[in-house]
Amino acid sequence: MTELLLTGGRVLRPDLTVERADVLVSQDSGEIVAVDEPGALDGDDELDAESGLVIPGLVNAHTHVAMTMLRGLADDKPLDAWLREDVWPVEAELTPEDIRAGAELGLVEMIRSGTTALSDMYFEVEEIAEAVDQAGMRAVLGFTAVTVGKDEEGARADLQESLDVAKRLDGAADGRIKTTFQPHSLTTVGEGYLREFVPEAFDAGLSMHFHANETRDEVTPILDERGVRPLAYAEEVGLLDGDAYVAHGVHVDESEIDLLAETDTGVAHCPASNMKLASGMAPVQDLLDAGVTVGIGTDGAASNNDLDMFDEMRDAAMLGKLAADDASAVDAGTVVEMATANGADLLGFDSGRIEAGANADLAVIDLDAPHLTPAHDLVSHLAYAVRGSDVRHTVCDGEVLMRDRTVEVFDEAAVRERAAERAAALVERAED
Ligand SMILES: N[C@@H](CCSC[C@H]1O[C@@H](n2cnc3c(=O)[nH]cnc32)[C@H](O)[C@@H]1O)C(=O)O
Ligand SMILES: [Zn+2]
Repeated sequence: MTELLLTGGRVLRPDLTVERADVLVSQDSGEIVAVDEPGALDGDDELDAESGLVIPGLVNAHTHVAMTMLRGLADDKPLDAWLREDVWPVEAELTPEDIRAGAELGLVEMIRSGTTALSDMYFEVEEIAEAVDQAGMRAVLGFTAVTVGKDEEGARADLQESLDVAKRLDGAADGRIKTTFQPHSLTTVGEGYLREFVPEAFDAGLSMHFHANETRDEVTPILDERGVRPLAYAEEVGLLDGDAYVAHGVHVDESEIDLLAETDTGVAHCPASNMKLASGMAPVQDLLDAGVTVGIGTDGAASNNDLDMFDEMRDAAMLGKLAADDASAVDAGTVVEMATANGADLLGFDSGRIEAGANADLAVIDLDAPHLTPAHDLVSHLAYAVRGSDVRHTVCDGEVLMRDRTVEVFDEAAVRERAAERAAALVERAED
């Protein structure tokens, strides 16, 4: 099988117009070969896009995919208490096998809701990489270093591991996996460690990804201690020197928005997590107006509680309007771009647009549904009305990951069962 034809549907083009067209993709190169009028192209195999809309596969710009294991375990708390009292004690009990099971579960959930690429922060990254390889998806992975509560040796080992993993796994899964150097956040990694290891990561040419300005409690201590805003501090220690994107960026002032724009530092906006943990409202329209590249992420399943990027687009649009006090802010087309082209840009993949030469990362939405009728504006539907369960097929790198809602790359029932069993045992261990 070398060429696959998505036929009979409508196609979302990079300028956000929709036209009736067929899409031909190469399974050898993993790229889109051509987009042409219905019937003009031939393939060796076909995917039926009749009464469907072909869109770029969605890009989840910030998640902790294995945290599906903690879904619904601890809700209704603010970030700091949630991490320290609930999440970290349970995460301390996670085995590599648990992380593999949680990652597979999360990837199946993503495939079923049209996501083809993710940016992940976690540990036991080899397990996550193997799951991504099997899933046939694209990912930016990394080992997240935390130094609070660790002695000097443990702290240094964490940062060294983050460097080593980023070097080791870059280019894995035939280039579908890239990596980032990942200090967890500006308050959970000590200054001395940042000053030592960040330049090393920069010299090694690594991209960087970290949590920043997520809650007010992360801003105040830095301001009090150093007299500068967190992102000014991040710049001082070299975190904005190279190719970097931060998760959240909720509590950023004008000077920090300018700094992000000047240093070409992107933001992975996580609206559901920000609402659920009551972290605050990111000034997304201001960031976009300043020229900052903003993608959308679900964050982990324990603070969302699902990995459905359609939900996330809707949340981003709604919260962006509230934050700007302006119903025209963060409009439908903008969130669709954030979840596709912008996300791909942050992750460094040539995906997120349906055009010859781009990566063949696609999803087909079934439009035959009451909640998608009538079809005045399909971009509006993508932002406000489509659900993950409306995805009929998912394709990444030219390969079919889900056909007619059957996941082809995993035994879905086995993945669910294994994750449920391991999650139950995990909680029992954590309670002992
Ligand atoms: N827990 C490990 C390494 C951290 S992995 C990345 C961490 O980010 C945590 N995390 C998940 N969501 C958020 C968030 O919104 N903000 C900050 N951290 C988060 C997640 O639970 C996980 O512990 C250690 O202490 O050595
Ligand atoms: Zn996070």
